[in-house]
Amino acid sequence: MKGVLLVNLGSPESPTAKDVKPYLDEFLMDKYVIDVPFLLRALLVRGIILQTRPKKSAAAYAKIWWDEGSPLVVISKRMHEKVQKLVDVPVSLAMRYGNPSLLSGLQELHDKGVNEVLLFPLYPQHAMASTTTILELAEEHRQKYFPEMKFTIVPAFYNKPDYLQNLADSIKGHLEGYDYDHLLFSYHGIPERHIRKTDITKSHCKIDGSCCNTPSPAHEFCYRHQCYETTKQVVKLLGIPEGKYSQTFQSRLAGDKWLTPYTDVEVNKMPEKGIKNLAVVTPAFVSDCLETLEEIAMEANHEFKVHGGENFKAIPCLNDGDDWCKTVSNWISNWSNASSSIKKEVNSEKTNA
Ligand SMILES: C=CC1=C(C)c2cc3[nH]c(cc4nc(cc5[nH]c(cc1n2)c(C)c5CCC(=O)O)C(CCC(=O)O)=C4C)c(C)c3C=C
Ligand SMILES: [Fe+2]
Ligand SMILES: [Fe+2]
Repeated sequence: MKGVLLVNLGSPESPTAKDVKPYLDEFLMDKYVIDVPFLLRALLVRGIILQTRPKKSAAAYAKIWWDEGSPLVVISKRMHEKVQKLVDVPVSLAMRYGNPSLLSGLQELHDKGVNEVLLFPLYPQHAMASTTTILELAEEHRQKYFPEMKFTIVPAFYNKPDYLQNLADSIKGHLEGYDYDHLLFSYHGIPERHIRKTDITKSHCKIDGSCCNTPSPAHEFCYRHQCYETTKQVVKLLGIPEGKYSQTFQSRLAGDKWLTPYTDVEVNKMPEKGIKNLAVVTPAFVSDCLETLEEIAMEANHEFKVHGGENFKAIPCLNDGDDWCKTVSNWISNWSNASSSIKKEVNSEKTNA
């Protein structure tokens, strides 16, 4: 029997330092997130970052927290419920860090008799810190607890026409009546090293002005290429002219060189370039979260105005929007029906024989 596991990033249990600390420990001790040898990672994370960050992060979470819980988890649950109503296979929801855990999601499907799972990381662009870590942990659990399970993986969907159309339609809807000077596409950043590590050609990604526009098999896993491609296709659908939009990367941690240009640096420079009315969209996330609600809608908004900007609009993520839930359901149904129609043919051949 077939079933689906939708997987998002996850959040702490509450916006307190006590709950943020174990969440950040699980997150940042992941070798796909901070990809340095274990001892160095432990020293960095437990010896330095976790000494001060939980308090700071908890305060940021407190600003965006909802009565029902973390926006990311609440929105993912709403989306899950809507998708479940639109498809006829069981769908479970899991978080890579925190709860509901990946193990509980797989267990739930297993208890319903599912042995063929469509693993669906809820990330439009591929990154080892987001997608690979989900697939690796799911595989670990499969080998240990569910050896009879078979996985099919939903790859990064940054170039799927229906996803791009949903994103373009959503941006268009939110920009109605807002006379913006500039639309900024702000993606979650990653260290440049991650791009080199995921380059399957080991030579293509130079992280320069041209590699991401030069066709290469590396692009199947190149986060930077996939971000540029998302932006390119969406502005094409919206008919936004060159110069009226740009792309940046947000949420960097100190230390490494992360993908540039940086969102905060660019946003602060915009007013002096004549951009007074700014719109920001965050297509690395399908659900609003700390990075969109606090870092963009609150912090970047505030800094933009401090630097002379007048109006700032943070465009919400696709969240549990009807069109997006339909798109996800269609992908699921295509997968489950394609296989069942093959089964039907096999069965009818048997009947005929
Ligand atoms: C080395 C650090 C990090 C990498 C690499 C990274 C990649 C990455 N993250 C997301 C999605 C989300 N990240 C979120 C929060 C967040 N991210 C990091 C660090 C890295 N992320 C930290 C320390 C935090 C916690 C918050 C903080 O203390 O600032 C979130 C929000 C979670 C929420 O509960 O709302 C998301 C979503 C992606 C997609 C990605 C790689 C592309
Ligand atoms: Fe992150
Ligand atoms: Fe590239």
